[in-house]
This record gives sequence, structure tokens and C-alpha cells, in this order.
Amino acid sequence: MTSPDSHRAGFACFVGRPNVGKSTLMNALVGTKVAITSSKPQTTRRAIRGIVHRPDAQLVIVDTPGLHRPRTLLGERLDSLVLSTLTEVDVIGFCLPAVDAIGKGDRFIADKLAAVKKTPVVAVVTKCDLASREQIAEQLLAVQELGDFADIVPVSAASGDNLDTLSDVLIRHMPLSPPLYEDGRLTDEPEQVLVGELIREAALEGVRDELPHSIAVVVDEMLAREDRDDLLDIYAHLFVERPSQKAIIIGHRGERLRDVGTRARKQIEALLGTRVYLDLRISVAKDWQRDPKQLRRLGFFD
Ligand SMILES: Nc1nc2c(ncn2[C@@H]2O[C@H](COP(=O)(O)OP(=O)(O)OP(=O)(O)O)[C@@H](O)[C@H]2O)c(=O)[nH]1
Repeated sequence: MTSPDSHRAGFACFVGRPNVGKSTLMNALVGTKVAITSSKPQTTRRAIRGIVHRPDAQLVIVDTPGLHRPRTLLGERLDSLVLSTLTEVDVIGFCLPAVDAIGKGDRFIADKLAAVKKTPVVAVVTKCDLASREQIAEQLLAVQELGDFADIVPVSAASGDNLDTLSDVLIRHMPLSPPLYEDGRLTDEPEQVLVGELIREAALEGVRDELPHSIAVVVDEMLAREDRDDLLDIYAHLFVERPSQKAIIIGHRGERLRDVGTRARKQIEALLGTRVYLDLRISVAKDWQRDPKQLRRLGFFD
């Protein structure tokens, strides 16, 4: 047993270009599915936390959206969210896939990180299961050239390789502190937000490239069915920006939307451990990404 005075606890976040494996890595560290993943870039829009509980330490992970150059109002908000997150954590994990050559996007982020002087940065070389030993070795050298990192750790979220080492390294940067959250909690994200993310994930499956950024989900209500303790009624709205997108989501005779609802419901039931009735509506919120009022309504302002 670790003595209470040597217990460490604190916050870490992962940054990196879209699609470098941040969400998958956080899920693998925490050991359950708390952030959504998909092969489409920029699926993460909220700081979702997962918590790694160990006898000697508690590591609270804040998952940040991909840091990228702002294009829309939504993009700008994401970036300011990322930058404020960076100064509030104890350590930053900068994710770079083993298989991609370091490019402009990575340098852009490295420059931003260099400006956040207070927070130590650990470079995490991700997706090592896809790379040869030589490729990994070369990438480690290339990453070393990219910036001044406290450590460089190669990992694979898919195979689980080196995840314990990564936790150790991140925890080394945590202050001495008793646990910040009660034992057994994996996430402090309100259930409603997680439910919304699962619906969005189901809606994103199989849609074309331009659509992902146009989909937002608002969970209006989650209520236990009267006289039943095994059934939860969930009322949610899917928002898209244009009528043509609405038609795509609905599909032929509503088949696609029904399918989205079924897949989302199964995921939600698995998450909450109860049966769920999901009432899913779809609406057009014209150009919501560029409209501050709509953004607020859809939950992108605090
Ligand atoms: N083979 C392999 N694939 C991985 C690994 N980690 C992530 N991936 C895949 O890479 C893709 C992107 O992963 P995400 O975790 O969604 O990436 P992200 O950086 O969170 O992406 P954004 O939310 O867009 O910022 C998904 O298809 C994952 O399955 C890994 O360790 N090995």
C-alpha cells in the first residue's frame, strides 16, 4: 500500500492533429469507452474526462478536440477551449502517429505547446502496432528534433503496448495529492452529454466527408418511465445545417434514421445498464456552426 502522503493526483490532456488516436488512447488508458471514436477526423468536440484509478495515483484525463487552424466560428471556439485546457493541466500528452511523417500541422501544434511554458509536455508516439521497429526508432528521433519534451513514449492503444509506462510517466508530473474523485468513477461527464455523443457517433457512421461537422445532438430529456424501474425514456434532437443533409440522415423511407436510433440505443443501454426508449427527432438549424446564438443553444458555450 502506498502511504497517503505519497499519493499523486492531477490532470492530463492529449493534443494532436485530428485522427492521431487521442480518444482511442484515452479509452485504452481508462479501460472503458467514454469518448467517441471514429475514422472521421474531428469527432471530439467536448473536454470529456476519463479517470485512471491506481493505488498510488489518480490520473484525470481531459480529452481535447483536435487542435487545428480555425476555419469557422466553431473552429475558433475549439481552439480557445484547447488553449485554455493546456494551461490548466499538470501534463500534456502530444500525440504523433508512428506511421505519419511529421508535417506542418504537427509543427503548428509544437509551436503552440512551446508557448505554454508552465506545463510539461510528453510526446506520445501512437499507433506503434502499425509501424516497424525501424519506423518507430526513426519517428522517435524525428520527434526529439520537434521540440523540448519531458519524455517521449511510444505506445499502441490497439495492442496495449507500453500503456502502463505512459501512465507512469504522466503520473510522475502530478502533484502529491489525495484522490480528487471517489474510487470507481470513470468519468465525470454528465450522462446526458455521453448519451448525446453516442447518438452523434451512430449518426456519423457511413456518412460522407462534409457531413460530420454539420451534425450536433441535444439530449432534451432523460426520464425513468413511470411505474417502471427498468426503462428510461430519452428524448433527443439531431441538428443538421441544411435540408439536403436532413434527407441524407433520414434515408429512404426513414430507414437510415431508424438504424441510427437502433445503434445508438444499444450503445446507450450498454453505457447506462438499463433498457432505453429513444425518441430521436431531426431538425435543420441553418448554418449553426457560424451562428453564435445557435452555438449557445447547442451547448458550445459555457
Ligand atoms: N492500428 C491502430 N489504430 C489506431 C490506434 N489508435 C487509434 N487508431 C485509429 O485511428 C483512428 C482515429 O482515432 P481517434 O482516437 O478517433 O483519433 P483522435 O485523435 O481522437 O481524433 P479527433 O477526435 O478527430 O481529434 C480510428 O480509426 C482509430 O481506430 C492504435 O493504437 N492502433
